[in-house]
Amino acid sequence: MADAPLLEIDGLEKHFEESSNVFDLLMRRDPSKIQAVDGVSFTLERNDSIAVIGESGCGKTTLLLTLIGLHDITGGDVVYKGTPMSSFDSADWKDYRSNVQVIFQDPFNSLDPKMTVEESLKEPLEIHDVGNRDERIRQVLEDVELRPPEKYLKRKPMNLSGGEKQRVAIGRALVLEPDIILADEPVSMLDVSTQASVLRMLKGLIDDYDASMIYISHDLSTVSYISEVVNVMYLGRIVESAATGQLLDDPKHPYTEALVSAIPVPDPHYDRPRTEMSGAPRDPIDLGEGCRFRDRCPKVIPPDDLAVDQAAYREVMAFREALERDALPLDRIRESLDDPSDRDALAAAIRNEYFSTELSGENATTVESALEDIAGGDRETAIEDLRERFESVCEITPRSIEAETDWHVACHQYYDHDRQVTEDHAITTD
Ligand SMILES: Nc1ncnc2c1ncn2[C@@H]1O[C@H](COP(=O)(O)OP(=O)(O)OP(=O)(O)O)[C@@H](O)[C@H]1O
Repeated sequence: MADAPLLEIDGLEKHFEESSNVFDLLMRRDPSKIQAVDGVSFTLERNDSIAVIGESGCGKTTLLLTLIGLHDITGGDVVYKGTPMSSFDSADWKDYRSNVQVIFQDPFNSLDPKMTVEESLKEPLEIHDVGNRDERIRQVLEDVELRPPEKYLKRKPMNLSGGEKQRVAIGRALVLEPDIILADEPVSMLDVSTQASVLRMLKGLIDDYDASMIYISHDLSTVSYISEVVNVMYLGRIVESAATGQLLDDPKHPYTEALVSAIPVPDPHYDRPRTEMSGAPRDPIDLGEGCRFRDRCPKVIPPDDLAVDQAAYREVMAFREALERDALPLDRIRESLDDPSDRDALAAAIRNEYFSTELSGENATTVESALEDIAGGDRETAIEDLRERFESVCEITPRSIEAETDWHVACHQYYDHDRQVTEDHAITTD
């Protein structure tokens, strides 16, 4: 289709099934779902450079491998120039594979050590039956600033520096003049001194080749070199999406705020306030309803009528989260006790593990009673009582809100708690 976007990622989902263990089989339970990519949507137009940023394990690599067809899609679709991947025939796949190229993180593994630079660059041209190969190879070497090309043609990867290897890998991705480059942490293995120059070169080449790019990285500090738009990903979902400058200047989602505040500031006299995140992301297994950042979020929203300190409330939320997932390490805690049958000691040890702040009044009473229930083996009552007192609006999945054109954030801070639209913001569909 002539006016269809170049690439539409539409509610893309890649769930893995965790292989069943004996317990699952005995209980006839379905295997757990690893929700590596869970409803990701964005559109890439020609000449766009869009970044996907997030911590390790948020699903970036799975997203990339799904986009190149190495993982089957389990939900949603990827639509290339109007044709959904789910209906690609073999000619569509051939066209897609020549037009969507990847630059991987590790230039040491992405080049065949037995091939010369010339052979590495010639291979894609041969596979896709492109003519004028020698001329194309020389031009690409010039473009990736390996000059003069003759100096590099017969070299093997072992005779190239890390930066030179990555330039060859970039050349290999560009040699077919693709529409789209998917770059997975393309400079993270390079010396800091070469990172910026390789990134600037890559950005220039994307423009010269009239291509578009999806740039995947854990490092928000490099994106301003390379992408006009950033998608921030957390546990399989995009939590915020905005123009790069806007997102770095005025992050809205508490997770984005924490990532931005962790970017080193070059001025030793300026101490930027940091938004602290506690803990690490959980495994993306059977994640269920709600904002996935809520157990680490410094701004998790308490019920309207609850008087509680924010740090204490976050601890309660992290504790409830682990309890509801049946992830409290009770066996380990019990084993650490002098008398493993001592319920009071068990309740105290759980409290020590999960709570560093003091709760007071009815909040403290509810938590103490839940700890006693857990120590006595009554997990369900503990879950119910804690939920009744502490349940947060953040346990409802936040939809994406658009406040200004092309700025989306999935966070309840931008809604009324009863899910009404706040004054200035219009709710968009996911
Ligand atoms: N083939 C697979 N089978 C089962 N689980 C998988 C598979 N591949 C990835 N996962 C899980 O999916 C989640 C997302 O992994 P992924 O590698 O996509 O994250 P990432 O953001 O790229 O992390 P990193 O930067 O560390 O590579 C992780 O919990 C991972 O364990």
